[in-house]
Amino acid sequence: MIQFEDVAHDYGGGALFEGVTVALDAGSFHFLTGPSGAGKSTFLKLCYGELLPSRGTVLLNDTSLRSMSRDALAEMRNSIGVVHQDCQFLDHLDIRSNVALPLSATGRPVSERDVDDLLNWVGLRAQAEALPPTLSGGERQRAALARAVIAAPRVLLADEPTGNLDWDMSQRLLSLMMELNRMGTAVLIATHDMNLIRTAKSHVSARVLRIAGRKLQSAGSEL
Ligand SMILES: Nc1ncnc2c1ncn2[C@@H]1O[C@H](COP(=O)(O)OP(=O)(O)OP(=O)(O)O)[C@@H](O)[C@H]1O
Repeated sequence: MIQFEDVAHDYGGGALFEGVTVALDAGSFHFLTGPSGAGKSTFLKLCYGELLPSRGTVLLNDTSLRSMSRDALAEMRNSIGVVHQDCQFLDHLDIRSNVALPLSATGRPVSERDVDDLLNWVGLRAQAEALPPTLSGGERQRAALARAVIAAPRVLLADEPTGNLDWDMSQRLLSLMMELNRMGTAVLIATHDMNLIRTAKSHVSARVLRIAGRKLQSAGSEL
């Protein structure tokens, strides 16, 4: 589904990683770890064409992102749900409307019941009519995950989706992502949270990737 072929990325201060060849297949579950600043967010941005690699090729469904037109890239992004680390919203729209945006902005029907179910699942039913600036950091993360999954994406890319959450809520969001994966969505989660990784690995077959020493490595079974 997403393939990296000999990918390197450099913002100008030296390569963050190089020689990365990896495939994130349909229905797979991956974690991405590594020290702060190693390039995890950068890796995620390369997956959905927010960035193009300095070297090498990123392919989505066998098509190079570099060769895609702007329209094709936008269309492709409709099949990818992204939880960004900074969780931005349209501040003049309430949480319900923000969560429904991936559907409403692309002209797809919005089922209020599905939105309510999802808001319930992430514990935000009471904040459905609230405006984003009034939410806490953890509430924003939960809303961002709800928005990323509302359109049942074929790929979910989540950048530290549980960074601001307590353990119970982290597990709840993990269950949501595992359920989506069971239904066929490829999931990639960048995280520092080893407990989250261990919990997931006891339920799903997840591969752990680590960026270290400018390489992407498969983390060992000690996790
Ligand atoms: N747009 C940019 N321009 C220049 N440098 C950048 C840019 N974005 C990120 N960087 C740098 O690239 C490096 C990797 O950043 P990135 O956010 O990918 O790391 P990360 O592994 O996700 O870190 P963290 O765990 O702290 O979120 C950092 O040193 C960062 O300062």
